Parts: sequence; structure tokens; C-alpha cells
Amino acid sequence: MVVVADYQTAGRGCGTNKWESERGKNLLFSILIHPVEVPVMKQFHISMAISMAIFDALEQYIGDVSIKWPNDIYWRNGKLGGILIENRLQGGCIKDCIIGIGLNVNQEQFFSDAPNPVSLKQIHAEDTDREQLLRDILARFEQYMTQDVKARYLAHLYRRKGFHPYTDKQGAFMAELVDVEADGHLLLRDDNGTQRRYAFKEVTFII
Ligand SMILES: O=C(O)CCCC[C@@H]1SC[C@@H]2NC(=O)N[C@@H]21
Repeated sequence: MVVVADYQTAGRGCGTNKWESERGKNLLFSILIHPVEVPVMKQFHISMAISMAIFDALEQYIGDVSIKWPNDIYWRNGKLGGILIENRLQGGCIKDCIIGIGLNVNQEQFFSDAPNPVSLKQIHAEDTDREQLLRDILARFEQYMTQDVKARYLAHLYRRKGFHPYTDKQGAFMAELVDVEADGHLLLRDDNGTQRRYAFKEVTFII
């Protein structure tokens, strides 16, 4: 099931964040799936599949798109979209999974305190057909759910190559991206050669 909203009065982002979206301008949708075939320990597959579906769909319009671990869609250093995934587990399976997606499509100005929003319209100066984009993402998502998508996902990660600044509870450091594990942990290698492993929210990209 897919639920699409033209406007949200209480759009939610990750954690306690709100999701800003001007009426009738963007893509706001949630997909309900019952991925009982995806083992809980490999649940990040769902995130990789939807991220790659969005990546491919956007790349038809613009270049320089990347996926910022774990759930953001970036254009250069700006946030073009966000993904919020909520799972309900039962008996070692993912019984229900709601994937909420917000993509900045035709909005030209942003007013919230989000640090770095950007829209397709701001990038390529044209309005994009939101229905077409949605259809495209859904078709690709269905395909990616049945494929091993990890190599592609890694190849298109934001900051895939080189050392970049991050911060964790111990402070700021420079690191390079090593891998993303099946359950979603991020592996970084710092400039001392030490490998660091993070769950969601345990590390922040300094941008
Ligand atoms: O913080 C993020 O990056 C995730 C944003 C997710 C926004 C989408 S819009 C559709 C669905 N409904 C919501 O309230 N949030 C998600």
C-alpha cells in the first residue's frame, strides 16, 4: 500500500525533527510492506533498496546525487530527501514496515531551520512531474527489493572515497568509509587506522 500526501500538517522527520514541505510542491509518501522474507539481521536491505530506487529515479534529471548513510538523499552537500523507516517485528520477522519518504521536488524556498535543504527545482530550474517520479521510484523499489543491491548502494554513498570529518561522543575526527553491515552499522576507518563501528545516530557527518 502506498499513501501519498500533497501536504502534511505534522510531517515527521527522523527523531524529533519535523519535515517541512510546501503544499502541492513535493513528494511525500509512505509505503507499507510486509517483508517477512527479509531477516531482521538484514533489515538494512530495505533502506538500501529504497535509497537506490530514489537515486536512480533522480539521476534521470540531475547528476551529483548520492546516498548519505543511513537514510538521506543528497545532491552535493544539500539534502534533497529523507527516508524514515519503521519496522514492526514479530517472531524474528519484519511483519510490517512503513517507509516514509520526503523528496524536495518543486519547492523553491525553504523556511525551516533545516541546515541544508535543496530541491530538484533549485538544481535544474524546471518543474518535475511528481506522479511520474513517484511511479518510477515505486517500480524500481519493487525490483531492488528482490536483488542484491549492496554493491550499488556502496558505490553511490555520500563521501564514498577519501577522508572526511565526523563527530561522535568522543569528539571530531577524520575518517574514510569502509563498509555498511547488513544490519545497517556503518564502518569507518579513522586517520590512525582504527576501525570504528556505528549504529544510527551514533555518528554525525560534519558538513
Ligand atoms: O528526517 C528525515 O530525513 C526523514 C523524512 C521523512 C519524511 C516523510 S514525508 C512522508 C512521511 N510522513 C512523514 O511525516 N514523514 C515521512
